[in-house]
Amino acid sequence: MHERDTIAAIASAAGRGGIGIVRLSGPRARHIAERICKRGLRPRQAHHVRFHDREGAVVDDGIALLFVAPASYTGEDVVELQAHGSPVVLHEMLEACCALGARRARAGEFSERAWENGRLDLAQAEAVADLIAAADLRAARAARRSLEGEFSQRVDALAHTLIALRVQLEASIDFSDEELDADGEAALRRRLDAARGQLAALLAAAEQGRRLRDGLHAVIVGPPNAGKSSLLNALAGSDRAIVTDMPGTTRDLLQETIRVDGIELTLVDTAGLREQGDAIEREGMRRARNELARADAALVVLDARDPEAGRAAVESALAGVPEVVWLLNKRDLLPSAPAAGSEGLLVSARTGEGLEALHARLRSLAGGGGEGAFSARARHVEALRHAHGLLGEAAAGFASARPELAADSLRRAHDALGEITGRVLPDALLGHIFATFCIGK
Ligand SMILES: Nc1nc2c(c(=O)[nH]1)N(C=O)[C@@H](CNc1ccc(C(=O)N[C@@H](CCC(=O)O)C(=O)O)cc1)CN2
Ligand SMILES: Nc1nc2c(ncn2[C@@H]2O[C@H](COP(=O)(O)OP(=O)(O)OP(=O)(O)O)[C@@H](O)[C@H]2O)c(=O)[nH]1
Ligand SMILES: [Mg+2]
Repeated sequence: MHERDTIAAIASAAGRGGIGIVRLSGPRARHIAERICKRGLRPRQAHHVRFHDREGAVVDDGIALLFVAPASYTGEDVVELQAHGSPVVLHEMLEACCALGARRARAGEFSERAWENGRLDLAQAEAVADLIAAADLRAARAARRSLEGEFSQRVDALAHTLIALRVQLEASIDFSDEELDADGEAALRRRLDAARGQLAALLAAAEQGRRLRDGLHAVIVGPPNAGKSSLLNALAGSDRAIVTDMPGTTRDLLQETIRVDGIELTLVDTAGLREQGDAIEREGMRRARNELARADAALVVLDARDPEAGRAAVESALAGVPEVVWLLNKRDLLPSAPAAGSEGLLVSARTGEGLEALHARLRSLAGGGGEGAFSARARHVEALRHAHGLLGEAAAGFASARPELAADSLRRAHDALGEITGRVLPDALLGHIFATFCIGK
């Protein structure tokens, strides 16, 4: 039988540190470590040892820790050699491991092995990387929850529900001479609807988790001269964008990242949308529309004095944008309190009036107060959305008395959920996911 190779890497961060760790995983990990330490290691016992280089000279002293398969992070034999955090020492120890038969680990390979050995599912492994990458405590907590399996468990529970539904449906197909009675049919439909509802809720939660990880991508749009660039400047707190009283000032996209309560918010200022315009402006509008297509939210800026002006040109570009915030800008130019019923937040990019309310709105869009949120990635959201669409198809198939279509949609929805946890997996996905991890993770 083919034996797996043994991998080694410096698991601590690059650079000098108090302590640095060389980690080994695989069938030869123990043997290699015992050669480097020149002594035997007992499982799960911290040994104070001397580490030896390729020539057999002492390079450092430190702690050696052996975990015997399967009770380790990777599920294989794992050894940690904890030395002083000197890059020179750690590199020499890594060389010694390789001279003794280990191979340098690729990025994410320890976690990949943990996944292969069933120690973590894919969403959990991704959460490990997200925890390490977390920019603030909230993102770290969300990643923790996914790492604990909160997200995976909800996905798995839904996947089980779908299997149960499919079994019921298939049974009704196999015994089609004994038509499902009306009660049975109503019960099945209820369960299908309930599953769709659960999936929609999970999708919303995952979307929030995704924003927590990736930040919110908000695009500022509106007719020329409404004050879009002024709003960007006001939110960013700097004169980032050129502002003039000439319509058509902004042509290119201008991006600025701000943080609202620890959440990263990417704001993109765009060219004013209108029917006419020169070639440059038209190109600017094309870019604005492209940007909207991948936005989480649109901030629509209208002139409060004449909100209807240019509204139609903007509205036509908003199709498919998940969240739209309507803003009535230049509130300071309104003679008095505006007529009630005007839709949208009244703000003034000039005086800053109303921006607090806008902040609050952005906070809630970005998943603010999102306690209970878990981290999720775009690929998870896509898989959930796909599964949700398929459940819609299943319901339609069921409604049109075509249970075999419904059963097939259920099977595909189940597979889409399986891609999240890695229980069902297109090959190309794996390498892609783990390649973005740190070395030694
Ligand atoms: N020194 C050290 N710290 C670390 C890690 C590590 O590998 N080494 N981790 C790595 O990323 C994280 C913790 N995750 C870990 C997960 C599982 C096991 C482990 O050995 N599990 C075995 C034994 C459990 C036990 O005896 O309690 C098991 O689950 O069977 C170790 C660390 C963060 N801190
Ligand atoms: N009084 C007042 N003037 C504003 C306000 N916001 C913007 N303006 C003015 O409106 C004019 C247009 O502002 P911009 O921010 O350049 O507008 P824009 O929407 O980016 O315009 P384009 O880039 O041409 O599409 C400038 O003269 C600003 O000073 C506001 O809240 N109050
Ligand atoms: Mg502008």
